[in-house]
Amino acid sequence: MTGRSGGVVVTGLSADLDGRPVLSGVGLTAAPGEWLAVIGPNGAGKTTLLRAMSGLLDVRGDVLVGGTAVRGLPARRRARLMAYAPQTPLLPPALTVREYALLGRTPYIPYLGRESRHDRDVTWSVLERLDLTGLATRPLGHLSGGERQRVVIARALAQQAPVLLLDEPTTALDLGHQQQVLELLDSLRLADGLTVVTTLHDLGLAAQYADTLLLLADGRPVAAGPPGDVLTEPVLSRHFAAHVAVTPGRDGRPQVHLVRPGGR
Ligand SMILES: Nc1ncnc2c1ncn2[C@@H]1O[C@H](COP(=O)(O)OP(=O)(O)OP(=O)(O)O)[C@@H](O)[C@H]1O
Repeated sequence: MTGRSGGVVVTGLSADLDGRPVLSGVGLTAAPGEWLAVIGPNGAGKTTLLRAMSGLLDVRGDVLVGGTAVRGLPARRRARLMAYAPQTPLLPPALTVREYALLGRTPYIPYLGRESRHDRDVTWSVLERLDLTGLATRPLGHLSGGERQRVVIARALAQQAPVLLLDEPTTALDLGHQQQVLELLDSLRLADGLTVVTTLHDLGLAAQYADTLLLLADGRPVAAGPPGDVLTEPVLSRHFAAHVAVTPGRDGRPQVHLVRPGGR
């Protein structure tokens, strides 16, 4: 998976849903090879931001990948620039794991054409890297939640776009598979310059893996920067209404702990 060129720049992104503003003036920049995590309390607009960036919502503002404006591009061209893995996609239950992951190659397959050997090879190597080859012929309806989540990520990776948007990629995964997926993303961004934008509820993982955090609250950006700048006790208690302690981890990145109110 080489030869990506990308980086994403978002400016002034605003969206209304049901006549209510859900995103207001959101901007972000992630260079090629950078990992940006979008954090924030429930309902802050994290999923909406990813959907808006991926072109699934009618929004105001600009989204550029490698300098190309993606809004308004035909879906196939957009899909070569940006891959999006939603948190809970609708999966056709009869499709096999391999068939579903191969759908990631759709932007490269000519109309009325068939997938090439290269498309099959790319898909298989992604399945291998996500430990999914043993499930290749299994229908999606027969998978566990965590297996389904990895298959959705596999489809997005098979797309080989320079920018990857992942909505809560680890929520259904056990510890080992969380680490496997996050380490794979980390190696792809370091080796190939893949730009990774994830939403992450787990602030510990966000601090460990992301270069930059963007904190949303009520659809607005309220803090952005390296984990140590964003994950501070005052910022977290204000925006998450939580009692927390933030301590430096072994690698110097912040660790966030919930503290029981009343000192129990
Ligand atoms: N289709 C929709 N129509 C109307 N309102 C919506 C729609 N989808 C989301 N919303 C609202 O937009 C706001 C932002 O939702 P969004 O799913 O982006 O939040 P989130 O930060 O991802 O939340 P969570 O952490 O709970 O997943 C919420 O108030 C939600 O109720």
